[in-house]
Amino acid sequence: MRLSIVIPAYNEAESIGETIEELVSVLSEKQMNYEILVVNDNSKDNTLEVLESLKAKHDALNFVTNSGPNGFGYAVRYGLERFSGDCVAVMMADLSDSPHDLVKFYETMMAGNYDCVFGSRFMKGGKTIDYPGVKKVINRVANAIIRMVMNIKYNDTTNAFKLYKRHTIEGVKPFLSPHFNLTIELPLKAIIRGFSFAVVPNSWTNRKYGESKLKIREMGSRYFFILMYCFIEKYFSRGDFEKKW
Ligand SMILES: Nc1nc2c(ncn2[C@@H]2O[C@H](COP(=O)(O)OP(=O)(O)O[C@H]3O[C@H](CO)[C@@H](O)[C@H](O)[C@@H]3O)[C@@H](O)[C@H]2O)c(=O)[nH]1
Repeated sequence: MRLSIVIPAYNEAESIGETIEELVSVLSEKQMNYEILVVNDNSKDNTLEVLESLKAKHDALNFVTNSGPNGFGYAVRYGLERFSGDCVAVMMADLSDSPHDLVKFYETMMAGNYDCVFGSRFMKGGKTIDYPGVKKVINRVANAIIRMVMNIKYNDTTNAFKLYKRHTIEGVKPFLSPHFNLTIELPLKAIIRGFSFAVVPNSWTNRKYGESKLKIREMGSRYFFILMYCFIEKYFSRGDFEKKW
């Protein structure tokens, strides 16, 4: 199965080079069939120049500048509308997600023929490195609320780094979230629409360079909106979790 990796990037000149080099090295060593699609939103730093020099070295790399509205969700959606693989992972440009975990996701998907593979930083074997305290607490609380509202056991919906088969991405459309809330929309819809998934431990490392673009206030209203949408959809599916679309 061909693997696509969609990477949203905004002002990541300091991290994107290392991110791509690490990814290419691990996936090539495993002799995987893959493409990397970086969606850049008119970054104000040298992200574009770094991408151009990386492209000269790596055929598997493609990048686009998202001409539509800007933001994390729009960038990821842009990539999810255009990837060419049989399965697709969403990964960050700031070295927070490990390419070795991606290989583990892929091998788990192959072994069990799952529709999706989700990582968890908070299960046995998972870990976070240098996670800012406040953010970690907010993440744990947000995940606990999501678990309670949706009545699911999976405890790391708020991490975007996950792997989906193409038909799963088709099955969770239309996308509703414009920003970081897309992170929870994809797995929650996949779960309530009956797609199979495996959960494996993964690591997450806080960025070494630059700063996070996710504002805490965003975790409120936008995440609440999509959580309520998913709750209502689940309620009207009468709990049978049958695929409706
Ligand atoms: N194209 C584009 N990319 C963006 C934008 N905003 C952020 N990104 C990219 O999205 C990735 C994550 O952005 P950060 O700003 O670093 O977010 P974070 O706080 O580290 O990550 C949080 O959100 C992630 C996504 O939901 C989570 O995966 C992570 O666990 C954490 O909650 C990075 O690759 C960053 O360049 C944007 O407006 N446009």
